[in-house]
Amino acid sequence: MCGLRAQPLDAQNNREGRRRLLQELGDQKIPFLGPTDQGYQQLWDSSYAGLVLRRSCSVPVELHSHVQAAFLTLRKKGCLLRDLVRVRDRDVFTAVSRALLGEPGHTYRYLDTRLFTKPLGLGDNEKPVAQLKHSLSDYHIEDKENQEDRCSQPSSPCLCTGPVKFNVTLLNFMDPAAMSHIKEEPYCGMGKMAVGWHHDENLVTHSPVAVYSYSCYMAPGEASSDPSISERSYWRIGLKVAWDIHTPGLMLPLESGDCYYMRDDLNSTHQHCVLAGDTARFSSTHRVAECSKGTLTYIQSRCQEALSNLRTDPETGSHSLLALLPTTLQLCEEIHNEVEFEWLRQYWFQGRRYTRFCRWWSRPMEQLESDWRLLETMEEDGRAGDNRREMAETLLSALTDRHQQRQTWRDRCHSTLAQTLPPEEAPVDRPFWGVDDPRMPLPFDLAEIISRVESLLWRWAQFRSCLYHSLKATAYIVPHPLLLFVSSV
Ligand SMILES: O=C(O)CCC(=O)C(=O)O
Ligand SMILES: [Fe+2]
Repeated sequence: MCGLRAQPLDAQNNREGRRRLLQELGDQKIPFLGPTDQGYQQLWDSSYAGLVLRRSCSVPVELHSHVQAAFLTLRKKGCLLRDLVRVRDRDVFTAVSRALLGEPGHTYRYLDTRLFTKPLGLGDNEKPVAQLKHSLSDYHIEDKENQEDRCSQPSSPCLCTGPVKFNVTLLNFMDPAAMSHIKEEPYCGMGKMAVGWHHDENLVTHSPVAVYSYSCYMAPGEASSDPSISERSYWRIGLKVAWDIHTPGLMLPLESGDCYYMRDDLNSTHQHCVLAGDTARFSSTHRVAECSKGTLTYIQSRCQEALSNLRTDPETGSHSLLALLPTTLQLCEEIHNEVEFEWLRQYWFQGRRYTRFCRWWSRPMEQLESDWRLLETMEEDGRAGDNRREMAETLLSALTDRHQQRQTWRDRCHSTLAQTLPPEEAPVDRPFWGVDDPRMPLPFDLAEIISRVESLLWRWAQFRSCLYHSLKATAYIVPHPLLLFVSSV
């Protein structure tokens, strides 16, 4: 099969690339094969080898019932909500409702949205999901013979690598009957899409994703015995090779209780989508999130790093930087922006929904906000020091970035879509403060400060060049202290 070469993951939003592919495709569709088509297994083996199916009958019956009951309870308690995510600079609601469970203090970032975990294994509803995660971690790749025996028990865990350490579980739910509109799958004509074509983001490179699928109102395996049910009434997974319109896509129907894995580099070389069946459906997707910048411990230690440069005057209580180096200032500014935009605003944008079913994050968020407030107060004296021009430049770039990001979050919080949410779920533009707030030395709106720093830098540049020319004109040859000062500005 002659395909265009797979592009790196970050090309997935490459508009130009997409446009060109669509143009090449014209009115045609990319072909795809399902289980009843000839050549299905060969296609799977040759182009989708990282996809592994584990039938529902290989999962213990009690586990099915506990997990399924837990899903229903989580939904009844209102834990599953549609995310207001960002796709190509626009806000959209996900069609599926979601909840993130996982290691305490972990987060998962997708489509510019940071989800915060509800700790797994603490509450009664999370325990079965933890058991499921455990069961899915111990898997091995069935050989050919086993694959033909559809209900073979999985044997011992893969000894070469040991069990997988999934750290987050993203639960999905959708009831097609409750949706007013469901998009059609555009490239292959596979049917209605619950989740559009994508690569899973924010994963450890080549780590597997394990998915458990539960179609409601069908006992595990039940649907298969009814021949009148057409393939399209099943929930299905669509897969295709990324940036390739020649290799046929693959369509995998799932019975309730089935699990599938995306292994090796399947997620990065291929895209997948979820095609809606007739029933409501839950899926529980277990992942190894790349968390080097995504845990509470990480961001807390970043704040400590910045705050260790802060000196508090014991008499006045005012704050200043200990080391007046441009690199120190830059570090503090970066951390300031990181905690504000990657944590506080991400958290509050999702409204008060977290507190409804999980108080775990309330305290840490208060603490992060008070660290952030200290960083706000640090700015006052940040402009003193020897290397003022460099300091001003560093400050200018951090402030400009902060200003733009604050505007974006403001707009997102006040968008028409955001207004449709009930008060408890509606985005909160936090932190926010008025111009006359005595605790906040810097204003929320940084436009004026930015223009002041800009004009300062401009005047320095003018001054320096004037002085240089006038000094040259008066034929100063030996370095003059003033000249030294100016060149350091
Ligand atoms: O529901 C599924 O089977 C997969 C969902 C999915 O692709 C996702 O959540 O990223
Ligand atoms: Fe996915």
